[in-house]
Amino acid sequence: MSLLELKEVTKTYKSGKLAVNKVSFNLNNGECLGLVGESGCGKSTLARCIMRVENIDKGSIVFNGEAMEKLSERRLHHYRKKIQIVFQNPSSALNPKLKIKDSLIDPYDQYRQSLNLRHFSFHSKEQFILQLLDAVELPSELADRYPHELSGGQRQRITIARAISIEPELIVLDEPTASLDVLSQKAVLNLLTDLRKTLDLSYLFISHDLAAVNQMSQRTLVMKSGEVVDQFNEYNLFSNDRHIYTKKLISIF
Ligand SMILES: Nc1ncnc2c1ncn2[C@@H]1O[C@H](COP(=O)(O)OP(=O)(O)OP(=O)(O)O)[C@@H](O)[C@H]1O
Repeated sequence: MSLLELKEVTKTYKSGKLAVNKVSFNLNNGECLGLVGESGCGKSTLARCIMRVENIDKGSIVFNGEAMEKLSERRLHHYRKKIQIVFQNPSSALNPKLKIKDSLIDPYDQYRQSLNLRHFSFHSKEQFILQLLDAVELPSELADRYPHELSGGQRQRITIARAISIEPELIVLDEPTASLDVLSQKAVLNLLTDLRKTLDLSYLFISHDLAAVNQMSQRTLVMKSGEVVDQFNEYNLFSNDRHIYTKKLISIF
């Protein structure tokens, strides 16, 4: 069943730049859908439209059967709880003045009235934080540190822990490993794959790294100049039918 459905989504910035042009796709429950394309092709704009940080000009974004552009403020709050985002740079996503434990509890505090947790349980703040750190394979002593006292890979695990803390249905991963070294990249991708299975998550995995996208995703969309120009799965990436632009991406890796 479709969790997220985009129908001819179009976004033009005030500058006149057409960043996303009639993009349509479905993302199924439990799926990791890849979105790959070169810098500036519109991937992050599309992510921001799905998060409703940007409004779309035309088309429709349907989540769990509801068209999000028509949602009231109250429904929008519910929608934001169901879709979380993890960005490329964990340093800018974490408040440098907050200890890790306070950053981790923040999404829970924001949505606590309407949460119905299935995988985590909240008996005390301390116990909840420990569960989250454990889920992202970090030691408990990090709870009392500040973000600058962690490595880049550890910081990204904290932003992932924040995203999963309120048990969303979908996580938009916007280049989640781009700022990490190769070993940390691999470890974070493995962690994300495990979490998707154990927490019944779905992902939109955005990257310019074709190898990472192909490792993570069941299907991948190829975006160029604001449009989706191709789509492949793990079996037909190297088929002759691929769009000429996909072949170019393959030749780079
Ligand atoms: N706020 C904005 N105002 C005007 N134009 C913008 C804005 N944000 C992005 N753009 C332009 O829209 C296009 C798509 O940008 P976007 O950031 O979505 O691309 P991207 O594929 O995510 O790139 P990258 O991989 O480098 O992050 C680019 O030409 C960019 O310059």
